[in-house]
Amino acid sequence: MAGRRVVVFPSSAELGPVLAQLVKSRAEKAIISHGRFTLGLSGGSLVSMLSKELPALPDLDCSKWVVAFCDERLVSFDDPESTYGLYKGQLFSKVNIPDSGILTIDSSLAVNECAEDYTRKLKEAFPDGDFPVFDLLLLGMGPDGHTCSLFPDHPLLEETKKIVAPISDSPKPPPQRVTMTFPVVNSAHCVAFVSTGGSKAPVLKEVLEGREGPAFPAARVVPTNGELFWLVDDPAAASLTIQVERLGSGAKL
Ligand SMILES: O=C(O)[C@H](O)[C@@H](O)[C@H](O)[C@H](O)COP(=O)(O)O
Repeated sequence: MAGRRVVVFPSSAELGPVLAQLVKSRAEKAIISHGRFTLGLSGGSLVSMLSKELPALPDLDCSKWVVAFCDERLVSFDDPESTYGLYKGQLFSKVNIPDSGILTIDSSLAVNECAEDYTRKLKEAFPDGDFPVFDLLLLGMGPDGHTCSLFPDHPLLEETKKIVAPISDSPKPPPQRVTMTFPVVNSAHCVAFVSTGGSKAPVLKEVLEGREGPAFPAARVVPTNGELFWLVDDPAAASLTIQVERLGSGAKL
């Protein structure tokens, strides 16, 4: 790993603009280095944060972006639970990501076929290597320590071969989902978690400061050669005793 940075902001209002700058700077770097920017999105509070902050950036050019979903709920796109549906309504309508650069699941398929179809789309977009190497993955973490749709104590945590896995017993509804696997997550050039609010404080402490026994899924995110950011707010960081960086809204990562 290129090093973990735990960065604490006074609130999500300060965190949001810094996250947007991180996305922009990694996009510019990737486009200079290999002609496109590959980004993996997650649901949760990231949807509204990115939808507010990215379109507000001056001169944001997304014409060379390729966007995929770190996990997705198997519901139709017009269902309020659809992560793609939320981004479509709130973000994709405001920025110039080409339609051909947005890799979505086929929500009409059964969950196993849906995972196979999404795997095929990712392989087409990333023809080299065993696993896609994203320039940036944006992740959230649930209060149980899950990330993507990788839940505590689930057999999927041990998956080593698949790029995308189906899950039909998600403890958090909706039960049917598809998710990127740890080999994909840990192959990325850069992974950034965003975790805010006091409900995250106990689990954040466990994930960042360790505990005996099996690790929380979020603690298994350790990019092999990439950067790892934990962008959190003061309430989420309230129980941490490790050294953290404290930044405000104008900071650049
Ligand atoms: O698929 C889901 O059920 C959610 O997307 C979920 O995984 C979410 O990303 C985390 O619970 C973090 O949520 P917050 O961003 O709201 O903290």
